[in-house]
Amino acid sequence: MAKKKKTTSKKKAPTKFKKPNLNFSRKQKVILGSFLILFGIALVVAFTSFLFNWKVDQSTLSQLSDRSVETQNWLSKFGAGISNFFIYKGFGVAAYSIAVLVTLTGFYFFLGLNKNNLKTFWFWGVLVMLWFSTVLGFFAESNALLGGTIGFETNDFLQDYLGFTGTVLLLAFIFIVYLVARLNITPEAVAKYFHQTKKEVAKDFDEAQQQSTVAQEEDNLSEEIQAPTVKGDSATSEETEAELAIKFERKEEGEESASIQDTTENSSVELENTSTVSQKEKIVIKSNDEEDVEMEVETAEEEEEVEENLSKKLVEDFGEFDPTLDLKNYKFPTIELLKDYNAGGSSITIDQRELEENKDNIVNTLKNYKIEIAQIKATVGPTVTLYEIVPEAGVRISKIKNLEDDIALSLSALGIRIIAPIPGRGTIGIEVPNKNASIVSMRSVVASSKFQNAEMQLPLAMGKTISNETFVVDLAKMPHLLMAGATGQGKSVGLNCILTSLLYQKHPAEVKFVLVDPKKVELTLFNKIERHYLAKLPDSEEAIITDNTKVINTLNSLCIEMDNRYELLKDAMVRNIKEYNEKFKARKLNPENGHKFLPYIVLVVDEFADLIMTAGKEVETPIARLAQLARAIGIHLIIATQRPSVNVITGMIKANFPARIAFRVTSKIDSRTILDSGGAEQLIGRGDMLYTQGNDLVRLQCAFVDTPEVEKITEFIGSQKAYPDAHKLPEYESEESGTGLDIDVDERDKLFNQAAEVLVTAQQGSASLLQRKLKVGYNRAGRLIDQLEAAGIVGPFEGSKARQVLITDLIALEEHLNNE
Ligand SMILES: Nc1ncnc2c1ncn2[C@@H]1O[C@H](COP(=O)(O)OP(=O)(O)OP(=O)(O)O)[C@@H](O)[C@H]1O
Repeated sequence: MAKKKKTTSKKKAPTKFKKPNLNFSRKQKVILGSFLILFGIALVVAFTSFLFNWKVDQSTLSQLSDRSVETQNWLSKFGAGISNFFIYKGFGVAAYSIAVLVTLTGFYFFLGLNKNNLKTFWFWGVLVMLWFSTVLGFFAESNALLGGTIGFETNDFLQDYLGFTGTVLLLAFIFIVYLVARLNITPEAVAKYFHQTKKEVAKDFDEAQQQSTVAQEEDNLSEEIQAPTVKGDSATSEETEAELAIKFERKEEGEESASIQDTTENSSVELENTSTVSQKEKIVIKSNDEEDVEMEVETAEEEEEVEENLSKKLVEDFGEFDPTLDLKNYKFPTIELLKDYNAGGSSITIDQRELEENKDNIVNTLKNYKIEIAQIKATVGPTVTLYEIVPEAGVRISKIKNLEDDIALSLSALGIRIIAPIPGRGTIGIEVPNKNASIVSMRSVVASSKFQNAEMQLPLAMGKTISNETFVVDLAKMPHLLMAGATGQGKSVGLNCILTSLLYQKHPAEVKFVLVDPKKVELTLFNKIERHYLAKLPDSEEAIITDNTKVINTLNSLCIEMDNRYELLKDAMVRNIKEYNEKFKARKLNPENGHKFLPYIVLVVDEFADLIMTAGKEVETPIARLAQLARAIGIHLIIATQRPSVNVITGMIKANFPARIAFRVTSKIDSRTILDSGGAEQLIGRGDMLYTQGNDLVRLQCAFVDTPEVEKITEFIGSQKAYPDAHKLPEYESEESGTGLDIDVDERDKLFNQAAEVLVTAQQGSASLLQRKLKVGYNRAGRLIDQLEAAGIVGPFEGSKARQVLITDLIALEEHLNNE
């Protein structure tokens, strides 16, 4: 990243060098400004004089260099020449526009105003000039001076191609463009103007009426004042005077507030015209008391705007950044690619007899344990039916809970799970599998409105709940997922279901997968979408990682990517990837500073146990780092394993993977390892699963997506235009031999020499041999092997085969170690 910054600043240098030429000092601006103002005035004088004297002067034009020749123009030869150029040969009387623009430019320089507006003035000024001269070109025959040569020629040219009417219509159209684009005159604006004028007229009328009433009252009053004097009633006269004073005061106040309004209106108009000029105004309010206490009201100073908001302007000019633009014709897979397993019928068949039987069974079984039931309710799901029972008053729930196993046994069906009580419901649930489980098709969950309208960052349509509702969760919220279950219970289908969900919702620019598949068969189908959706290391050929040593590099590379992304987030002053991407789309982050749109990265490890067994700490460390830190920057991990033992699902994994899915397992212990509670051993398999995100357990039927369906989807995507290559992860430089192994001689295991002797004697580079001979654990044996590899005693990892031993006998070994 740092490198990148350097190069960009180098590249920028030449453009920076040019710029100062345009930046005049204040003095230079005043000089240039005054010159342009006077030049503009000179043009007006010359043009005006030319209108009267052009015929006389034209004959002298060819001899302008001759000093003795006299011209009639008020600016003499210069005036005649320049006017002839701009008016006769140029734009006719419309050339006054040039004079105005030059003068205006002069004022801009002279007063040091914002030059951005100037470009707009010139653009429209020249357009107006061309338009006028073309219009006046119609009258060129009566007076050649009106439209000038350019006006006449343009008009003539247009008439040749469009005819008279066409030319008039075109000019009318340009006029409308000017009104709308420059003067913002739209039908609505006109209507509003008239509406407002009407209101103002009405207001003025009211005010005038009020004023005349006040004037009349004043007259009446003064008459009244006079009258009592005549009568000699002093008390009344005092009273009336006071009244009068109040009335006058009111009138004064009215005037005063009106004048305040005026000032503010004026100042606001001024502000609009010269948006950068700061404003400060004082309003003095005089009280009408005799002492005349003055109060000064000072309005806050407007801050000076240095330059236009660049990002706003960029968005105005180019619109928001669209990350999908590189593949803008990309088509999302259609729903038809998924099979409809329940075509022609409802997905769930309710067998009344089965329901009755189960109900009787439950009621009788509970009766045997002296538990009376007050109420029972059944909810039929795709795989299991939930019987919710409300026990008679006085029955303790703990009693039912303790009898869980006995009840399950009495009901003698596989997959019974008792939930006592159902959280938040106050009832007891007994889940009994249906005799005929129905398949939850991927099609049905993808088509559900819950999934289609999910306002989530990474929505996953996992399947259906026991009450047959589609269950959609956000992977970004999980933020990492652990999936475990015995073999053949639906794990691979579950993974495909997750990946398919994302393919149906996310554009290739928005999400990238890093797929690790040590079994080499499960995820191969996704090879077809390599250049759309997959991410890989720069030097690797295959995007799907099947070799465990490469996994270590990839995980470390993801750690680098994570660190890089954190740097970007810090630089952008945002807290997470969502805010970052929003800011980037709003063009508030400069790509030249290394900013880019960040896709989510989903790392999927299909057989995590395999990985932990062979690479041990080497994978655990980066996985732990990613799991702890990667949530904010959009890297999410999904790890699946069929061996839910504690040395695979370690404390570290559990602490960082709050979202877990358990498919059927063989023992309660396994269930506890995965979910921290039993239950998964009572599932019935085939995608029946328990999901937790840290608190409640939800029983779900995983959606079923078959291999041919995934194949169709990946083919559909793969056949479309793709990026040139898979998404590149940052390069990871492993230590020396490229394996990232411990090579420091001082850090070698105490058993290193012994281990070397064992392997050289046996001529077999296997970790299990070390385990047996040296009585060490798998991890330590693995580390020893790595150290031996780094020391050049055994060869690299070769998949299922044992490593090659590179030293032939013990003497050669001694020599080798001495030479180190
Ligand atoms: N959601 C589901 N609905 C219906 N049937 C399913 C579902 N999931 C799995 N199955 C059935 O179970 C079989 C085994 O599933 P899957 O291959 O996913 O098991 P697995 O746990 O990945 O096994 P392994 O660990 O050996 O790879 C599938 O071929 C399918 O017949």
